[in-house]
Amino acid sequence: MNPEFWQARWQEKRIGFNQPDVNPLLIKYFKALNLPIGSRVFVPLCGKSIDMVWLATQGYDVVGVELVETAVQEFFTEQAIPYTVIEDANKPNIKCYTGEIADRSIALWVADIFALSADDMGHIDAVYDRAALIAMPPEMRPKYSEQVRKLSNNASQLLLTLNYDQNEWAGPPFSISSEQVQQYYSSQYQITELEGEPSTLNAAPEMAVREYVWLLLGK
Ligand SMILES: C[S@@+](CC[C@H](N)C(=O)[O-])C[C@H]1O[C@@H](n2cnc3c(N)ncnc32)[C@H](O)[C@@H]1O
Repeated sequence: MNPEFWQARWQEKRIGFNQPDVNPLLIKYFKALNLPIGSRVFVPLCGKSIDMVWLATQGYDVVGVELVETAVQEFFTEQAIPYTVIEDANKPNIKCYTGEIADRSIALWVADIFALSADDMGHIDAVYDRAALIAMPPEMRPKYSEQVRKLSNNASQLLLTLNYDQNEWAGPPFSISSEQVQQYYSSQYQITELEGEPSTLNAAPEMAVREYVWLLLGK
């Protein structure tokens, strides 16, 4: 998926991936990461996910990355969070929107995730990946997973994936097998499947889909 694909999706408001309510699997399983209050959580390909508000109200600082600036602007506007925009003349292709809620900071980079460095991100304690790895086509996933590991210094992850017959639906979101999760992350993480339950895809409601929750603990 190229940047134009996602720009068009946001511009045309074809954002069925955006959930009105906090993801129940985040609420159910985030504690598995065993994070102290005040930890910093990285949300790659964050969109305007309300899950970030939940993370902040639970006591965590949030760092997100999103390609499309209007998505980030909509996040702060819809959540009524005042924000400032930080730009650096030396890095014209990235900028950071920052605000506060419940005394925790939410910093959202407007950037291609591949344009960011670990220095830009600062210290990360954990990663919450919902609809991010599965938004990447197969050929980009090895590079994406490596970049998430680099940006977070192999921080532990809560990862949500979908599994369905890729012949029945082109994606995104793409189907990911447990073997692929192992392929992307087993060198650096101990991987545990926390849940695998029947689910549905808004765009293809009749299709058999399972949603998986993975705990990736840094080795
Ligand atoms: C499927 S959506 C998921 C958004 C969010 N995680 C959620 O749960 O609602 C994927 C998002 O990633 C963004 N995106 C796609 N490629 C990206 C990239 N290379 N760098 C940063 N963001 C990207 C898209 O604009 C889109 O908002």
